[in-house]
Amino acid sequence: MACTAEKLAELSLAGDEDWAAGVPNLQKNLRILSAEEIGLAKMLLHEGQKHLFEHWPEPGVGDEGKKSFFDQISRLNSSYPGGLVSYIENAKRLLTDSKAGKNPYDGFTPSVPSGEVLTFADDNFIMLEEAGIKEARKAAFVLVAGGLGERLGYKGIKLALPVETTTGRCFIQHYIETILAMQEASCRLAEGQCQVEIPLVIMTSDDTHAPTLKLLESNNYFGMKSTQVTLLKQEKVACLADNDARLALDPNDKYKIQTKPHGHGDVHALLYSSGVLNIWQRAGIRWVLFFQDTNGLLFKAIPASLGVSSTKGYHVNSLAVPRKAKEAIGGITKLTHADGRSMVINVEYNQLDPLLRASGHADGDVNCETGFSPFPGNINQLILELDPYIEELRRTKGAISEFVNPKYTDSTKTSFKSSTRLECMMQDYPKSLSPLARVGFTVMDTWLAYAPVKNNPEDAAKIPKGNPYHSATSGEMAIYRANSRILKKAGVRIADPIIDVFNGQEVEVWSRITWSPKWALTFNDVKRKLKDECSVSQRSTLVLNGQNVFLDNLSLDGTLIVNSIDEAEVRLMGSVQNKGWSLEHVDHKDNSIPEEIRIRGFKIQKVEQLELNYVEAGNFSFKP
Ligand SMILES: O=c1ccn([C@@H]2O[C@H](COP(=O)(O)OP(=O)(O)O[C@H]3O[C@H](CO)[C@H](O)[C@H](O)[C@H]3O)[C@@H](O)[C@H]2O)c(=O)[nH]1
Repeated sequence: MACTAEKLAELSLAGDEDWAAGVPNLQKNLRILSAEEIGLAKMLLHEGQKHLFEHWPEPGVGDEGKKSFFDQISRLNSSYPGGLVSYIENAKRLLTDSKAGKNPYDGFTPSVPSGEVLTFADDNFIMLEEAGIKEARKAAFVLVAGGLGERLGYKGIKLALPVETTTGRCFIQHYIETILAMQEASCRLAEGQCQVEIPLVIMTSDDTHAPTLKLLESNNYFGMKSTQVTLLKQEKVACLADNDARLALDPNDKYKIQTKPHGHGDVHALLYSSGVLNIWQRAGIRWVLFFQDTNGLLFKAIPASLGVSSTKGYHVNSLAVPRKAKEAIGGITKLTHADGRSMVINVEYNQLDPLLRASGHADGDVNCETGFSPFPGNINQLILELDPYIEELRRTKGAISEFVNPKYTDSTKTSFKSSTRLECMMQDYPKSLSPLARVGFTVMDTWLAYAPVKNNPEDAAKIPKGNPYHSATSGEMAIYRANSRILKKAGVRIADPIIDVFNGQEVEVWSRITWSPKWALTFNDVKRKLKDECSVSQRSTLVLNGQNVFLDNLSLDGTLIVNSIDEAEVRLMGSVQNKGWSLEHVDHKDNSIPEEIRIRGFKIQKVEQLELNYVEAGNFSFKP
């Protein structure tokens, strides 16, 4: 039952005058409540929530608090598919299962699914990248960015963190500029008229909404039209105090329910209820691409994986990378039920080990002979085909299978250490799909596709060597490594990396090479920009910021920065040598250094560089 305003008013008028008799402190206050509030109160009593009113004083005392209590209840009711009744009923069921130790995958046997495994730069990869760029004009992007990033502990929003500190471009800037470059490249490929604006939705939360909006507004949406960007704010859900799903009151405010985030799975209900999906459908959009807040490599994997979706006709395509056992990313798993049902789904990292142990794999989540878990690691980049997605959401209203993770005080599992809540994950969307849905996945190399920034320096330093740190240090180094490897594959002589330790993490340090998305989106773009033999030394920094910059027999040992407008065609030739930029070690505890720098463990010392700026149209050659 979804408790709409009409339904609540109806409830309030329904006979049975004594409905509040069991809660005298509520009954005394009925005369100050509106019809809608009475409807909500009835619903709460019906759902076993009378404790919420037991401390209420006489009418006239704390009436404002009572009103704000119902305002909050009304918000909690309307922001959950099916309303608070459904929330509480779902919570009771999941808490009972959790107490009984019921395995959500009971009856299912896990096995390794088969999917598309891509090899960077081979003919198939190049073909898929071209197909993906062509499809991009029919894509919409959805960035889930409501998370607080508790594990990273950074004070600001993660979208404002620099992807790398050579240019200092932040995550949201990088994402927007790449989407704009894809929009332009895709339109170029479409013969005839093409005036597409690829839409971007950003899911925020109370924790991230205001700073995200401020970041966008104060930077002119990083070049995107403000009308192209839609912010959808997710609401938190009510906390649960005990196994009977009694809602938890805030210890500091007896008229307030404690709330916590419901998880990134909210994105589906929000997209559905906001109506944007229908707008997109009418505009001819075919693909919805979901992504997370801090993966600076992600867009290197997007063209080819969108190509996979379009050539394979996948309704759901999850991006994956080889996974190290116990790594904090879910495993993509085929689950086959005793009754014959089967699905390919993400099994979250904390559930994979118990599931494997319970189904005859005594060692649980371990690496196989390849040195990796046999289950590909889900990086939570999903590509959904819009038409079947809308059809499914019309059925489910965007509700996603939920879970609860209470921390019990002891083995009797009768009370919790602190209140809990229901949670949901966006990658669980395929769980409710019919077996006929075409659900697939695409595996790419980690160095190309996945380098999130999730862990603070202390925790990252504790991660055993060889396992990914997922820190600001590794996230930035991964950008340089990927760009160096891509150029190397395209024929540039790139020096081998050195090993260094920053904030207790041992990493490979490659030449600091970065390019703007306009310079290259695909491997073919990169190859087109390289003429004749080029080389870059390990201590070098190269920043390419412009659409038509060509490296032609360039040899770099130092720092070279090139900025050029689209109408300028620039050829870089000869040998550039200077003192360049070096990496200076800094400690993450050194408060004299800005937080976004010290969490990396290094800062860039800009000693000497050559900076070239081309601001007029024309053909230019540079040779020192
Ligand atoms: O209520 C929330 C919680 C999170 N997020 C957003 O969701 C994304 C993912 O959040 P986390 O980084 O905290 O996610 P986890 O590391 O817990 O795990 C998720 O990301 C991993 C890959 O990075 C794996 O794919 C894993 O299976 C998946 O659940 C972030 O962009 C975050 O901002 C929200 O929008 N709202």
